Amino acid sequence: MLEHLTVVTHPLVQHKLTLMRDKDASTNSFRRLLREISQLLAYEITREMEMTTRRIQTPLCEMDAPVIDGKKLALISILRAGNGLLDGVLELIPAARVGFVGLYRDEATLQPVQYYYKVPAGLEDRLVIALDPMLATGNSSAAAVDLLKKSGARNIRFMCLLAAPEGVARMKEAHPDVPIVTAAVDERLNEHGYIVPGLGDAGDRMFGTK
Ligand SMILES: O=P(O)(O)OC[C@H]1O[C@H](OP(=O)(O)OP(=O)(O)O)[C@H](O)[C@@H]1O
Ligand SMILES: O=c1cc[nH]c(=O)[nH]1
Ligand SMILES: [Mg+2]
Repeated sequence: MLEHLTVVTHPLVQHKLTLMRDKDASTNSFRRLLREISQLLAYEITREMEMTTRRIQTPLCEMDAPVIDGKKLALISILRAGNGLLDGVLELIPAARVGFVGLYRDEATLQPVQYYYKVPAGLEDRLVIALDPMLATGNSSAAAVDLLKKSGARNIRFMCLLAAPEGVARMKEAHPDVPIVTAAVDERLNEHGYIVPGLGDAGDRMFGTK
């Protein structure tokens, strides 16, 4: 069983995260690093994925070999920044189903505003992994998980790159059944709700919008 919070302390993840935090990292390298880290986090978050076997023929003999059924996985990107995690995970598990929750955070109230929602059918029978690089106040992720539960999802995990203690606590209170996998938990939020030391606005850095 995954704990409520898993921090992936592997040196490869930590090194790449440091490169991303640097304010001088280019848009191109920010995006590439996020994609690389997403695959390392995916390794951790899918650790207990269900497996079956398939009868195959090796050059020497027949065997029942373990396989996963990618179709049983639903990857849900919380727009926009979630797409930075989606690409890498989808590359690892190309058969996964994909959904999108469009949310942006109102800068004054720090409350999420929903503008899009489209998820695969049959969420109740899938492992659902919600993706968003930033867990700050936790308002966006808690709202996204609310929506996924309303759509029937029962087995949900949340993958992020960086979390604030406040966001982890908010998720634990709102959704204690949703394990979080992250590369780091930073010190705190600042007065604008940004993670400190953090890496700034993930969406803007990824898409070059600021
Ligand atoms: O935990 P919270 O306090 O809710 O903050 C985290 C949210 O803020 C960012 O999205 P943003 O609103 O900047 O939208 P974007 O992905 O379009 O940039 C981030 O990607 C999360 O969705
Ligand atoms: O630090 C933060 C907080 C919310 N969203 C971001 O992109 N960065
Ligand atoms: Mg943003």
